[in-house]
Amino acid sequence: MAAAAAETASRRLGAAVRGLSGAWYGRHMAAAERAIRTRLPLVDLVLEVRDARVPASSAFESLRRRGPLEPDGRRFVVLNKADLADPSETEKWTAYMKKQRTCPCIAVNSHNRESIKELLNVVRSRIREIKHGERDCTGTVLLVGIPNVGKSAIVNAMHQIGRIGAADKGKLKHAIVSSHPGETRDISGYKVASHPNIYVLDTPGVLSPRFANDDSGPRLALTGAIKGSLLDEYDIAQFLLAVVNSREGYRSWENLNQAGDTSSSGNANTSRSHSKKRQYVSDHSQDFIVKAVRQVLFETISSFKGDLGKEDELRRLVDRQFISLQEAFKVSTESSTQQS
Ligand SMILES: Nc1nc2c(ncn2[C@@H]2O[C@H](COP(=O)(O)OP(=O)(O)OP(=O)(O)O)[C@@H](O)[C@H]2O)c(=O)[nH]1
Repeated sequence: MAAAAAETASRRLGAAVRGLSGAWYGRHMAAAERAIRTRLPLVDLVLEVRDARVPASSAFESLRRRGPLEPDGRRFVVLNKADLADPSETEKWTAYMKKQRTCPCIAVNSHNRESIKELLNVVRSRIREIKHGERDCTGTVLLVGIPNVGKSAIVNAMHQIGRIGAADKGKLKHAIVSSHPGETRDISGYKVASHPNIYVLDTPGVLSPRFANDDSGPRLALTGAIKGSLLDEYDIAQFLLAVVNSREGYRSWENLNQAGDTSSSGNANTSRSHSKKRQYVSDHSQDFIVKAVRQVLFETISSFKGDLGKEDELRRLVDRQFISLQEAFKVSTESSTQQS
């Protein structure tokens, strides 16, 4: 219950985040949107790729606001980057989509071979259904989504895994995969299967000029769909802290102190964190900055006595965390004074 109240408070704090101007929607996105729209009626299947960490905020709203996205309900939602998302949340999302009967949904990790094989199987069987079991037909799939959700990574993996014979002959193509949004500028086709022949069209990421929710902006900036520099970085950090403070995950950061560090661990409940100790041994993100940030956050949250379900209390904790982080990293407080 407390966590749910805190989540609501963090959402309200997110709603206060300013600076959502639509600056990411340029001429190239408008052109890509038009090009995608003209192809929609021509393809057999549409795979809408979303980021499994933010399935609602990463929905492909751009085309839906101008009419139905999929030809005759032939749409699949692919929740990519499932390796970075909370597995229980991903499970809830896939179950929710199934229950809504809006469209089928599959969670994948494009860096994982088995996961892509599963996606290929789903696509193959759906194309066979659409083509009434014809073996030598050709099926086309349009891969759409907002920027940086992993469309090109998915198409590369499907192309490589589905075309092992071509790989031997050095005939494979490569879509550009980048951690920066907006790298894909053109629509390109990749063969991913034979009997039936299936071609997947990779498309540029398109993001609506307006967000569906107030907190979509910071969520998309934090997951890399829009450049952080397009929003106010202070606002994004504020939103992230509100989310962290609203969840239980911080408790496991107490272990960081037992892994050879000298700072005190605070007074939080330790029962869950002990069981997660092993996880940190293989956590590649644990450079010293991440570790130091986690220590500061653990200490500030676990020593905070206020009610995190209340927006003003949550804000008080966030302000305190900014000061603690500035102290820990010996950052001048001048810039934050100018913000307020
Ligand atoms: N951890 C993880 N990273 C992924 C996954 N899929 C893609 N990525 C990473 O996400 C970033 C974006 O991937 P792209 O394939 O370029 O994304 P895109 O949707 O084609 O991007 P645009 O060109 O902006 O439309 C890259 O750094 C990928 O390595 C995944 O399943 N898991």
